[in-house]
Amino acid sequence: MTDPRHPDERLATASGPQGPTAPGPTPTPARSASADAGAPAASAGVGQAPRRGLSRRGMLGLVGAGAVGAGAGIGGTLGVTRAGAVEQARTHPFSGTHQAGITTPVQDHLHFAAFDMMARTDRDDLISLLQDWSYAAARMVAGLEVSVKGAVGGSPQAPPDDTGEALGLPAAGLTITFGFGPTLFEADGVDRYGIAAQRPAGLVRLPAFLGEDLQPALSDGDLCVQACADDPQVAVHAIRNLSRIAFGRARLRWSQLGFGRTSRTTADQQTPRNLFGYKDGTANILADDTAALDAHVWVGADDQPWLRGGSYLVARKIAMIIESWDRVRLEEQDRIIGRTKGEGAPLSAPAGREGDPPDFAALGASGKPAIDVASHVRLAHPDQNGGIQLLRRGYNYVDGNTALGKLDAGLFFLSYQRRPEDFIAVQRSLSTDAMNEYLKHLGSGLWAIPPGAAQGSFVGAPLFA
Ligand SMILES: C=CC1=C(C)c2cc3[nH]c(cc4nc(cc5[nH]c(cc1n2)c(C)c5CCC(=O)O)C(CCC(=O)O)=C4C)c(C)c3C=C
Ligand SMILES: [Fe+2]
Repeated sequence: MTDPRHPDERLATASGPQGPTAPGPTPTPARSASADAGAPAASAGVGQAPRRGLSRRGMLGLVGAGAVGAGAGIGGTLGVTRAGAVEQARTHPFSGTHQAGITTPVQDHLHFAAFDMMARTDRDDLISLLQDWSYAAARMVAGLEVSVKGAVGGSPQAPPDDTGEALGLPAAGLTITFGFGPTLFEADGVDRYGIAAQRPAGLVRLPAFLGEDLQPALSDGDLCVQACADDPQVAVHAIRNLSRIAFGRARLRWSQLGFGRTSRTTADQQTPRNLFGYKDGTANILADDTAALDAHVWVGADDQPWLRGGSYLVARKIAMIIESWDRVRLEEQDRIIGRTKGEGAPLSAPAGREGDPPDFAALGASGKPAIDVASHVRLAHPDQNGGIQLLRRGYNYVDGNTALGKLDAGLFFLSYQRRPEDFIAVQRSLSTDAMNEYLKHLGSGLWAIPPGAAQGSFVGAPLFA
């Protein structure tokens, strides 16, 4: 059954050590009057009809928190910090037409997590989880704790609602993006949440690709959460607290930390470099290219109505054999990528600039194509793939080292596209990529990314309408 209590009350019990049946803490005043002083009154939602599945009190709490982000806006400079002081901090609102974290200027750090729903959970459990996650996410992206009582404002006799490691830190551009995997809609032929009929036709496990060595422990998941921030502690705090809130309803399946974004979504962001040392994100779709976003990223009228304005997210954990790569001659590295290492210029004009368009017909001194037929850039380019473009948002990762004394490193590839088939087509085109000798795909997942939550509602609500 849907829990009618305010998310703050549900949080306090669901995340406690005794689980959902534990008694709630004694009501206490808000964590800090000054910390929440920046939140507009809940009257921001007056006039909006409560949506099915979201309690009136829950809606009011969500509106209050969500409106904080909306007030500051993208690129806003006024962030309300957990310490209660007003500081310079970038905030991105949780609610909106699209979820934040897709076209948002790519932040420096990632904590990505996949969750599985727990056995014996039902539709109401899923709805209440999405409500509680939305409530907490709307607060966290605004630089607030997960609940009003937070880390230190609750009963001393109960575990704190918020884990506390982000106290005093600004929002750091935090975005939290939620997704629904194929198994959420139907697993082993069981429609546990009554949503099987709403599963988009393309939302199925990705097919097998050449040269992958996928590990179930690094793949798939009923739900995914992408937390990106300019402070790693803020991103980790978000996943940790959402995981805690999910107690009794969903369990962490796998997670991945990422650093050093390998992409850009705005022209004024410098193109970063991946662990092969090359500029990555040069030819990415940018946030102001609305025509390309509509054509390639946002789900349109040809898909499930509840997903319109959303997208599909592909995650691939790709190990990079960097010790072997580091022994390759520079000229050969350039040939494999199809661009120069220094400037990032296409090899059709190696003395040119990063932004120069690649000319795949140009011939080199030897009479062969200047951009090799097996180069990554040629095989991934829209010209080779029927015009397909992906919005890439990946991160570097280093997970320590292997038993052989090599860095366990690679690229946590993330791409958003309006059709899963688009990723599949590009990945198939990369089957002859010269770079494959230095890569191993270890993890994989596909999730439908619902549109942004409406003010006063929760992420994915139209799926349950
Ligand atoms: C299936 C999609 C892709 C995977 C997987 C992928 C892995 C991967 N890429 C690099 C490094 C670079 N990729 C670059 C460009 C590029 N890559 C893809 C797709 C996938 N990459 C696309 C669609 C493009 C753009 C092609 C174009 O339009 O020109 C580049 C060049 C710079 C840039 O444009 O970003 C680099 C470098 C690695 C290291 C990697 C796996 C570990
Ligand atoms: Fe690439």
